[in-house]
Amino acid sequence: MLKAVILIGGPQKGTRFRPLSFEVPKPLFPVAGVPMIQHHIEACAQVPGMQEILLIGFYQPDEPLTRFLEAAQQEFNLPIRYLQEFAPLGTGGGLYHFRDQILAGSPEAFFVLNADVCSDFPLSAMLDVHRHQPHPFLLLGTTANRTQSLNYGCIVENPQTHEVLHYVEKPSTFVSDIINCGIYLFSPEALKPLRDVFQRNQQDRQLEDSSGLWPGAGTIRLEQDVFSALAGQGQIYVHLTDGIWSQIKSAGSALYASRLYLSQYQLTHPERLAKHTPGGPRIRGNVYIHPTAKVAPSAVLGPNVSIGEGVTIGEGVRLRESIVLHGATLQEHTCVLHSIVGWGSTVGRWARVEGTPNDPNPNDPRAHMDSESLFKDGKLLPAITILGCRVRIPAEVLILNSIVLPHKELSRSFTNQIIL
Ligand SMILES: Nc1nc2c(ncn2[C@@H]2O[C@H](COP(=O)(O)OP(=O)(O)O[C@H]3O[C@H](CO)[C@@H](O)[C@H](O)[C@@H]3O)[C@@H](O)[C@H]2O)c(=O)[nH]1
Repeated sequence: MLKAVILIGGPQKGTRFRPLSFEVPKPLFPVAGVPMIQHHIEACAQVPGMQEILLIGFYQPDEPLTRFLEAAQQEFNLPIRYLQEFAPLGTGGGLYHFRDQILAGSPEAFFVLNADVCSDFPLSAMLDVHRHQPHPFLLLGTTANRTQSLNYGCIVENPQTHEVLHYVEKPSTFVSDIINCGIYLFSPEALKPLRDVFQRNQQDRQLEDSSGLWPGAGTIRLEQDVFSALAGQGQIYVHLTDGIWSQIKSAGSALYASRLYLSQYQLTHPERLAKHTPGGPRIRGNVYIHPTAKVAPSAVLGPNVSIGEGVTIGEGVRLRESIVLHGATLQEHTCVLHSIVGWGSTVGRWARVEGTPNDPNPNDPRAHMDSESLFKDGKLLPAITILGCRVRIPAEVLILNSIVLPHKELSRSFTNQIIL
């Protein structure tokens, strides 16, 4: 039997995702109509022999998380539990701390997935590799261009055996164009090196405690403490994929991930894609519309649009490359492009809300989304427009390349601004 662990982090994480992470924990932010980690859960639930999915993080178990877990357990008919770390334990500390829960029932192996990645999750292929030649650690890798590889864990492999010979987390100079996707398959033996790191850290902590620099008892960084340390010792292997993969760090990357998942729905969930129906709105390309949303027939939607629960879209609205969240209203003839409209926000008639996409270079097959800082040389970089929750945009204004914080009532047009 198999298990899966999803590392969901906690409230101090996901800062580049503000103001959207003020309302729901980032792992529950809807991407292509469903919470970000539901894509992970769906992929895990499809692997034959999957017995349990554990979410490990340091969020307080609040109502949205509890409700999500209950709904997911019912939908996938699997135990899905949340295990809360007493403090941020890093990417490996939680795995070690909850080792008894992970190993309960003696799984042959367990998947470990970063919550903030979008992927087609080739889990069955990874399992085949593992069963063919079991090793403690199997990492999913993909390629990146030289510049962008520096933002990820970089892997040097033996091209014949796919053994990881060298691993450097976010190097400062080029190491390899193979990057770590944050998707792993571990055998139960993988917990032994984690124990060694834990014990070594405890000893070092006793020696160095007086410095006050110690990051915290139980913290283990999977990447530096384990992968870098064990590379070249026949324990870590990489499985390369050329399927879809992207990180979800910023709001802009959530929009990009939404596009990737919507295109994947053609194969995996065609029922989630809106179809043109007589008397219904005009649909262009891939569009998700929650069944409770009210969309006027003269609206034109798509491509790459996702419309949440209880949203109202008025007559003549044009909506493209955008996410409209739960309970928002787009009044008649609004135009919303490359934007995220927050929960319960209202965009007045004939207003235009527009952002600038920052998509990967389409001419470079190894390019990924850049999720860098919002600013360069003290200036706000053009990016998608984000309206926080319950924002009110008046009629006939333009909001361009701006971030509007929650509960703001605007009275005029804004361009290239963060509106606090
Ligand atoms: N439970 C728990 N989860 C955590 C913690 N810290 C981070 N996480 C979770 O672990 C994942 C990785 O988070 P980061 O520490 O922010 O790392 P990163 O910059 O995303 O880089 C990692 O992912 C890249 C792929 O997306 C990799 O390329 C890179 O090597 C590394 O593994 C995220 O899903 C995050 O929520 C923690 O203390 N506890």
